[in-house]
Amino acid sequence: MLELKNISFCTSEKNILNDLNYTFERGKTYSVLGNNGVGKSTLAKIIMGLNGYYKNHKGEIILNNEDITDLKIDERARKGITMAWQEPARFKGMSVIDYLKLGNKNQLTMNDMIKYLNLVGLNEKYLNRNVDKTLSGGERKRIELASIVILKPEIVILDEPDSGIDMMSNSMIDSILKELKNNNSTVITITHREEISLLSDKAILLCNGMIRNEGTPEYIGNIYKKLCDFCTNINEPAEKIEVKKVAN
Ligand SMILES: Nc1ncnc2c1ncn2[C@@H]1O[C@H](COP(=O)(O)OP(=O)(O)OP(=O)(O)O)[C@@H](O)[C@H]1O
Repeated sequence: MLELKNISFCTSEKNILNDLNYTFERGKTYSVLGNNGVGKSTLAKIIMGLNGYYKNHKGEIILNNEDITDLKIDERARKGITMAWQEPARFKGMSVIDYLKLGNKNQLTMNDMIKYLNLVGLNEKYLNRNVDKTLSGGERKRIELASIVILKPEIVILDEPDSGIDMMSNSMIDSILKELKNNNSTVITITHREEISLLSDKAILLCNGMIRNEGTPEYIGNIYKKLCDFCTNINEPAEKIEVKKVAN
């Protein structure tokens, strides 16, 4: 269980997150939905404990009743918090096999690796490729998603899992989420696409650094369509936005 308590983050210019409170339950899938610039990635960086974020926010982060607010990114990683970045990293000289084995050195068979590559829409020919610039961004992203499934993380944040991936269908993302859920991972998917948010158990709508609404993905998707598609208040100070206009 991951609890966010009174999380705020501001730069010298503006408040990016405003007093966020939320509890993510173990083994459930969540979507964080919101327009560009509402604070989705900032929230992810704070949960991950990135430099420049983990000491500079207000509020507490509690993982399974343990306060991890002061832990750095590597210490949080050891506790099972991980993330698939919008822009996946390159690892010069590292083969896909070695990269996938980083998550599970001892028990991972070749057949397993092929199964997880297939899950993300790649075939076994990729095993001997290197995770470097010779792979396209979309291919690296798929391989990163496969590695995360293999890792069986406690908490995983998927930042725009479909961005830059032409052929990744919603059903493929759904299969990845189901595989993570089967492993009892808590999944937080950041997206601004309603179709993607519909694949989660629960959804949160962020607006100007605040949780605007939470509920079923269908309910949140509806509000998102009504309010956010035509929003002209993006990046306005919070107090200028009337946030409670739409009823159930
Ligand atoms: N270090 C920073 N310094 C100044 N402003 C920042 C910083 N980090 C983020 N911002 C601003 O805070 C706001 C929220 O940024 P964030 O990246 O969290 O948004 P987002 O919801 O993930 O957007 P997108 O959907 O475009 O990725 C944006 O207006 C951004 O320009």
